Amino acid sequence: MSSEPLLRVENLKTQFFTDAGTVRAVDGISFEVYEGEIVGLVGESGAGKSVASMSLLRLVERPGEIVGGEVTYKGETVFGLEEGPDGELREREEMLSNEAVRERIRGNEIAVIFQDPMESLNPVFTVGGQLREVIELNRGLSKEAARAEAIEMLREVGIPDPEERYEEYPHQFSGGMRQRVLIAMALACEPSLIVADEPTTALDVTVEGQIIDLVDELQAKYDTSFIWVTHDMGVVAEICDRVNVMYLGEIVEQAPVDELFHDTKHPYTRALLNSMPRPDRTVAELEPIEGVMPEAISPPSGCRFHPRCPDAREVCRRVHPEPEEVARADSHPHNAACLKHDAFDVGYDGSAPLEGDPRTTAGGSGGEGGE
Ligand SMILES: Nc1ncnc2c1ncn2[C@@H]1O[C@H](COP(=O)(O)OP(=O)(O)OP(=O)(O)O)[C@@H](O)[C@H]1O
Ligand code: NI
Repeated sequence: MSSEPLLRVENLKTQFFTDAGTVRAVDGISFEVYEGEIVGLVGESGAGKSVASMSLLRLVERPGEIVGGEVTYKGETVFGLEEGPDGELREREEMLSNEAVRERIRGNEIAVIFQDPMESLNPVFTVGGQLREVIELNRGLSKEAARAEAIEMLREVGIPDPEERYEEYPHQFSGGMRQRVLIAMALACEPSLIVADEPTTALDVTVEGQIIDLVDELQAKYDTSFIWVTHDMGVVAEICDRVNVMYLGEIVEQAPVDELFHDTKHPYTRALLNSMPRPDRTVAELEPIEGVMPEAISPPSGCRFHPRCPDAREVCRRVHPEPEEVARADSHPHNAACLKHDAFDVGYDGSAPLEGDPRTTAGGSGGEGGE
């Protein structure tokens, strides 16, 4: 793994200024994507996964705005603020212009795949024609060469009879087939990074599995990096190399995928894993996560997860944890934002358990040991 990441996100903040107040949708997240990796962004609905992915390409629209942080792609500043002479925040001089982001970055360098292919495909043009146009524009091929390439791409993503299907319209394709077409379109420009926002969520489980296998195969062949947005830990296990777990606009845990599953460091990640269906567990054994995620307009004090956390203590209500390195795995840090770890040293062990939690108030054995 090379030392310089392809994409570096530092302390990114995106807010929506609404009548009801300021929604802190993305509230200071940092992560990296290295060449050839599939990096997961996982969390419940409303965690800020989509807003985070849109922010990377500066696609956030009013009333939303990126209000802080830095996004660097191949060493270029996609977004960056600095303090001006009077202490006001202003865009860095070296920040790419809107045109540069639109022309050079989106599509060519970083492609996006969304959940609903119908939104990205034009219903009045043939599937093949749309794919051909993307190839023509981005690769400077003649119409004929681009057509041949489009048919080849359709074949590659598993569309049967690609010559015939080339002439068909989006509504003649099934959901899974349309998603394959979008993958073909994303790959057609040979981008270094593909941002995929829940691309398999609307599909049934079998088709989802096929698409994930396809992406795995193509990723290995083209060495494309992915940011894979999902709420599904099962999908994360299947496809991701490293994972960022988001809760209420923040990243609460960050680790290589095996490490995240086998040495979980954040109670929210543990809760997500416990709520995940597994072949060795009946539905009755699933543990839904306690409570609902609070509003991003007025997040809880201290650790934002504390009202739902089985390990919460009094200190968690007061101290807000930023992710800290609590372990290392495969030369990557394993970061967690949970005060129970020694790295925080804020008196968690001596702090009183928060009341109302069955595990800490009733019949605690006191011998739980370690974390
Ligand atoms: N246009 C908008 N105006 C106001 N608030 C918004 C807007 N778009 C998103 N938000 C808020 O930003 C927060 C993060 O939303 P986001 O869509 O990123 O969540 P998500 O993790 O992608 O969830 P899901 O799994 O449902 O897609 C939420 O509180 C949401 O209500
Ligand atoms: Ni989303």
